[in-house]
Formats: sequence, structure tokens, C-alpha cells
Amino acid sequence: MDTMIETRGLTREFHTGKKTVTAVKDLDLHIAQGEMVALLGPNGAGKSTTLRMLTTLLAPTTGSATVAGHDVVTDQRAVRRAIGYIGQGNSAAHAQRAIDELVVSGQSYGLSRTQARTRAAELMESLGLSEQAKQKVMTLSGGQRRRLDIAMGLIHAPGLLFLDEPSTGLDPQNRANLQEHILDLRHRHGATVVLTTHYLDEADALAERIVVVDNGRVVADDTPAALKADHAGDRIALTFSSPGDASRAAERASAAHPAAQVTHTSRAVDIQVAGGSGIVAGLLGDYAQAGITPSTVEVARPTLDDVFLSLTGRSLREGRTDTSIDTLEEVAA
Ligand SMILES: Nc1ncnc2c1ncn2[C@@H]1O[C@H](COP(=O)(O)OP(=O)(O)OP(=O)(O)O)[C@@H](O)[C@H]1O
Repeated sequence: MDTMIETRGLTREFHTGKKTVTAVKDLDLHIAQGEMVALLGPNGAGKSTTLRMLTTLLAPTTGSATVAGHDVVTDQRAVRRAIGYIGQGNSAAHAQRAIDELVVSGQSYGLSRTQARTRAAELMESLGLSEQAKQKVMTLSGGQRRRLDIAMGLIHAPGLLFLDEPSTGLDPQNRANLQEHILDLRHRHGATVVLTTHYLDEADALAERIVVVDNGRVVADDTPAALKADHAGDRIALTFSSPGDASRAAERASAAHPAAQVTHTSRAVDIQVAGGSGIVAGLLGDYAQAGITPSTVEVARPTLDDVFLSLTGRSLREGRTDTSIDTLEEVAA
């Protein structure tokens, strides 16, 4: 398959006062044409910085990257023509009417005025913005502006689409709608898609490949299924009516399944083990023989959050703050 994105030792540092933050460190990434890749990581992991370097919004400190065959430093115009980018910030101008903003954006990508109008109307309709078409951008709600940004990123049906947390601020219906647009670009145009998201279910549903980043480095890179199989087991959650029963249950589970991760708090026991669903019956039989009766038993398949927890010791669901700054001025930085 043809290469769409290639980075070698891509690194970006930020200097604030005397402090240096290495946001992205020695990133070697290869993404083939047509791949759908999600970058997953906690706040501050370096996801947005990576995307902003690949979209020419930010210059790398060291290392190199090519996007659609063009160097992100020496051939910025060609890179920009080849991509669609939906950043975290609002890119639309405030005083323009929403529809005009979209049409102009289409023309800037080389569509004729007629093509841009047709496409803009289609996108407005399917993103539920038809009624707001003639409104000035500054009068749109947060969610409507987010949808306008998305329309601007999709207007030229790009062969390579970067999305930085595209679903943030969208209601479930518009989130589903966006996923449809992405899948449509993919299937109809064979587009390559690189996205960052905090919605683990979204990454799981959309991406065939997940690149997990932490502290500016790649810590895992595989399909969602392989990541779960390699890094997280099923989870068996049990509760008991007394702390004594919980304690004995935890001990018996550890003895019978040495490879399992068993944690126990007061009346609850959590067992994480590969193939966990297959051992539940045996475990309950053992408890029955020992006179221990659980109050509740739940078995859950691993999630990407379990994968992340096992790789980094932290949960992706931990508190989130917005650190992103999306300006073209930083290209010069
Ligand atoms: N313009 C900047 N100046 C200084 N530090 C920055 C700048 N942009 C990013 N950083 C720092 O670089 C690190 C990586 O930030 P980045 O925004 O790439 O993370 P992220 O993985 O996208 O996080 P989030 O999930 O919160 O969007 C963070 O420590 C952040 O504070």
C-alpha cells in the first residue's frame, strides 16, 4: 500500500520561561493510504501537537515528516491542498454568514463556485445546519459552530482527513452523523483518516488501528482487538455481604488463577484475567464449596481504557482540561 504519512524522529519542544516541554518525542509513524487511525492518549500526551505538525500549523523542532508525499516544512502549500483538517478551535470567521464561509472555504480548495455551493448545501443539510445557513457565524451556538467547522474540513472531500477531537461538544445525534460522514469519505473516496478522540467507544468503533501515545511517545500501536487481547483481560466484578467473605474470595481467586490481577476493597473483589468469562463458572463453584456466596457477579469485556490503564497505569477517563491553541501564527515559531 502507498505511504500517506511518514514521520522520522519527529520532535516538538515548547519553551515557556526556563521550562522546556517535549510535547512529541522521536515519533516514527507510518500510515498507509486508506488507513483509519486513532491517536489515543491522556491530556497533554502530544496528540494535538502531532496533528498540528502534520497539518503544517506548527513546525517540528527536529525530525521530519511527509504527508501525501510532501514535506511538512518545505512544501507546506502542497500539504495543505492535500488535506482536510478539523482542529479543536473554531476556524470560521465571526462576521461572515455560515454558508458564505463554507463556500469560500470550498473555493480556496479549488472547487468552482457552483461546486462549492452544491457541496456546501449538502453538508449544511446533513449536519443539520440548513436553518442557520444565513446566520452570522458569531450568532451560532457552540455545537452549531463545531458542525460548521466539520463542514469546512469536509467541503472538498479530502483524500486525507485529520480530525482533532471532532466529537467534542456534539450531541449524540450529531456525533453519529459525523461518524457516518467519516465512514462515507472512507468508503466512497478511499480517504485516509487520522483522528484524536477522548471517546473510547468512538475510537473502538471507527479506527482499525490505534496508536496509544503517552508523554510524547508511542506506547502501543495495533488494532483495537489485538490491543485488548495483549494488554487487558476480561473483568469479573463481585460483591459480597461481608468484608470477610470478600477477603477469602480474593485469596481463593489469586490462588486458583495466579496470572489474574485481583484487587479487593471492603466488600468488592475485582478480577482481571485473559479469558475471564471462561473461568466464572469454576470460580463460583469453588466459592460455593467454601461456603462463600457473592451478592452480585458481573463480567465485562475489556475496553480501550483498560488497555490504557495497563500500559500507563492511568485511566483515560481522568479529568480533562483544554490545552489546545490553534493558530497559523505558530507556523513561524
Ligand atoms: N503552544 C504551547 N506552548 C507551550 N506548551 C504547549 C503548547 N502546546 C502544547 N503544549 C504542551 O505540550 C504538551 C502536549 O500538548 P498537546 O496539546 O499536544 O496534548 P494532547 O495530547 O493533544 O492533549 P489534549 O488531550 O488535552 O488535547 C502539553 O504538556 C502541553 O501543555
